[in-house]
Amino acid sequence: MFGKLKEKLQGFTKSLNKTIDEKAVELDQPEMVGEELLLAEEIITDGPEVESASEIQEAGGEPEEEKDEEEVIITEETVAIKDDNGDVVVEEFITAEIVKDKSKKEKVGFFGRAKALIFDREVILDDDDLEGPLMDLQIALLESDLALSVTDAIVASVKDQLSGTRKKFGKNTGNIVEEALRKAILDVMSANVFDFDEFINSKKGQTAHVVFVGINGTGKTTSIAKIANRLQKQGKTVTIAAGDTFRAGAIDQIQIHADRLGVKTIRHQEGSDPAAVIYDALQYSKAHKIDVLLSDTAGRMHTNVNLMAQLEKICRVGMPDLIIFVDEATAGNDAVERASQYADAVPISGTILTKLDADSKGGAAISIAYITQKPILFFGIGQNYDDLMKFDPVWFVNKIFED
Ligand SMILES: Nc1nc2c(ncn2[C@@H]2O[C@H](COP(=O)(O)OP(=O)(O)OP(=O)(O)O)[C@@H](O)[C@H]2O)c(=O)[nH]1
Repeated sequence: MFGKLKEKLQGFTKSLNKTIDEKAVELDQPEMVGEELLLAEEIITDGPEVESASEIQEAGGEPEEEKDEEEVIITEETVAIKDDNGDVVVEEFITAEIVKDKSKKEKVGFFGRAKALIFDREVILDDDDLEGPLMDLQIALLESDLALSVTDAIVASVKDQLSGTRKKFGKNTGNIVEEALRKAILDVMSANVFDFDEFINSKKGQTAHVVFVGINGTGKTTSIAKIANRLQKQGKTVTIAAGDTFRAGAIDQIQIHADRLGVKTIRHQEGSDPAAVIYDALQYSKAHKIDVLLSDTAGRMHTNVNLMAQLEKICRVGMPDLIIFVDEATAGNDAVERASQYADAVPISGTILTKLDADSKGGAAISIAYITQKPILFFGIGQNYDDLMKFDPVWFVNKIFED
């Protein structure tokens, strides 16, 4: 599942890891160690700056006199740099020249401080480091069916999180990059999230009305049957409104599902006003204290102005508690455009993405959640009634990053 997106995101984390590791190697040059130690020497000196004996000699000074005042000790120690698990990542053999100024306090704990410096050696990520990998990330996301505006938002979030990040030498960089990406995607997927079951339960004593909308053939009718099956298993009573009066055979199709599940269907003639069917179904459901009414609607292209106006009327007359947009996970960027136009026409509460069992890149789920600013509620994962999976943003993000 989501193989392509997974592969692309792994490519990005690897590429950024490489950039950071290369930077870390630069910092790990022997000259740098020497400089750091010299710096350490300066830091630990109390009082005026102390030059090493060799430096005084090179400068043509008179080390002999100084030597009475100073004692030069050459020390050697192996410093081990460990990762978070305590495993040794790098061992460095350090030769240090400690200048003891007898007139001053003895400089104790040099190696402790030197070690601290070495242990604290960090790579600080700046915008230049991130520029190339973030461009790769944007392309990877676009290739995984994410809409441009969504990729912009994710890239900006990752940049914001990583820029200025201090990466401790020896720490697994992959985690830093992956965590930033996970957070960026999780933020998108968690927008206005609500629990479908809790919402239905909260309507206790009243009929919860759910209308399903979307273009032709995306799986609205099948999803209604799956939801009916799910609600029944939770002990809820359900009715179905055969609101697709447009397509020949649609009323019978939903009736067949309803009969299989033992659910009452409210139906009118083919070609009749769908708003009237749905209104009648709502009155029936309320009168019979039915827990949930699920209303089918005809599939319509988001570009068809008249049919979209009709959908607005259905939603006005039917007074739904929830309007669920149904589309296919495999549709990619087309689904994003449709979601956007449907959300403009009617107040969508959330989305069911069907056919996730077919080859889907995963990008549509992220894009639709971002574009509509409404959660994905369920995934359709097959043609059977039980092939409906409740959406969980954390599960989704884990799935994208699992090995
Ligand atoms: N593999 C798979 N097929 C699905 C899934 N959901 C629906 N389908 C199939 O998709 C086809 C269309 O599903 P419908 O439920 O008839 O779609 P619809 O949106 O009601 O279609 P219209 O009535 O034309 O608007 C059917 O063959 C379903 O079995 C799914 O999650 N996975």
